Amino acid sequence: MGCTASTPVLDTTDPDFYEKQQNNEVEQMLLQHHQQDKNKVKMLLLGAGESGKSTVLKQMRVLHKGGFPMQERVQYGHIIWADTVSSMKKLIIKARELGIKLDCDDASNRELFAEKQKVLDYKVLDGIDALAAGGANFLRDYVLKYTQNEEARQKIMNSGTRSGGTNGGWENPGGSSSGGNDSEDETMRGLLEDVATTGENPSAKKYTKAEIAAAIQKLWKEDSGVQMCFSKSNVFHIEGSAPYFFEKAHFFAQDDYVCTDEDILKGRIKTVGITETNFNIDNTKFKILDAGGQRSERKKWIHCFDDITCVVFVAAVSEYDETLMEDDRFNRMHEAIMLFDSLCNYKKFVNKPFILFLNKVDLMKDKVRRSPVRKYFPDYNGKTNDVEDALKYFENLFLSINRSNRPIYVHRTCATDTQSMKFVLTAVTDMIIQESLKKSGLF
Ligand SMILES: Nc1nc2c(ncn2[C@@H]2O[C@H](COP(=O)(O)OP(=O)(O)OP(=O)(O)O)[C@@H](O)[C@H]2O)c(=O)[nH]1
Ligand SMILES: [Mg+2]
Repeated sequence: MGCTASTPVLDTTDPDFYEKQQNNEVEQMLLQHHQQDKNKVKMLLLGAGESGKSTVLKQMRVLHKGGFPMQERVQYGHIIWADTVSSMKKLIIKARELGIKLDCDDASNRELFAEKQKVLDYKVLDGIDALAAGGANFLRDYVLKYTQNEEARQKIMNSGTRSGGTNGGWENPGGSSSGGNDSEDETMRGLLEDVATTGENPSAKKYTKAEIAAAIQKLWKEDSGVQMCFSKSNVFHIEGSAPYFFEKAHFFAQDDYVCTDEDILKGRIKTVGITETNFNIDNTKFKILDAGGQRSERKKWIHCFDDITCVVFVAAVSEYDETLMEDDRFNRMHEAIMLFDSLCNYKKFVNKPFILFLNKVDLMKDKVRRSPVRKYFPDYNGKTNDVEDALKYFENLFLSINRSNRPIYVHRTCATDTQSMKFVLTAVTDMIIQESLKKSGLF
């Protein structure tokens, strides 16, 4: 386990005795911290944006830290309410663009027509405490996701790195940070006004959140066009958990609603920068680093690549027919493969355990039935509609990229499912602990 320095014997008659003694104590403490740090497992969660990295970390928190504090449960309540209303507005607007007929657009269907009007007129940001929802980060994310104004979107995207390059844009230290500043806040205010006025009627009657929630549930359950539009959501961007939010809209409408673990696992807050969470698992200290995966975030990755023990790469397999939020000309799976290639063959990682989570298999199961893999990956020769063949194909695609000698450990995951993740995460942490013990010569 490495060597420890011996403490020098001090002369008690020395006039500097106390100072030297203090120095010794500090040196010992630093050495101890260094040793402890060396014995720590440093695990990196990497992958493209929205692949599920933070959801994996949330499961670790459920498993090893007893869940989430009250403040976070309240924060998610606000965020999910904003996502619930905005997702329904988006489905209505996108249905028109895609030429999908909505019952609620038919004025003779008075009830649904009126419910639609309520939802479109409702100002989401008036109904939540934006500060409790996450302040400037929440507002930035909100604008990016929901503004229909392409110019506004571009302004925000341009505050980070747009180009992915050949390695997905991560091996490029420096550049501008996406942290807030005054001029950015000004821009944000302007953009929020753009969003607030999109499709909304300033003379609209004020509705309660409960009324809006009821309208959303009615539109979701009774307007087949809305559901049809959601099934085509691979051609535009919407929260994957939107159906769950719609079903539970009446809960998220309550100002004092405290989110359950499941709500938090289904909710989404984009990671900005790199978060660090410490765990004690079977007497081993784990430091888990969760990095924001969108292109503008990747330039920060390089700063946490030193002294890592292992990498968990999360790829959302269900996204084979979707385009990037950052660049709707680029297929999400191609982006994930390119990133995986550059990371798994990266010189600092070639001797480290590398774990691949093929995530969102639950969504993949639904998707292969309606969206043929071959349309997006022409060399796919498995059976159409067969999830097992599709998963095998993507697994082989990722594994074929590994040019190192070390094996890649693959797990098929549904990161929102606590039961199955408990099993997977226990297997992963056990394996890492064994590897660490072997390396330190203790096993
Ligand atoms: N249905 C389903 N949803 C998932 C799964 N994994 C993650 N999600 C959802 O996908 C969304 C994005 O997940 P995150 O964990 O925030 O993604 P991320 O990789 O951390 O994204 P960035 O922070 O932008 O890099 C969230 O709404 C999650 O609930 C899964 O296996 N199945
Ligand atoms: Mg994240």
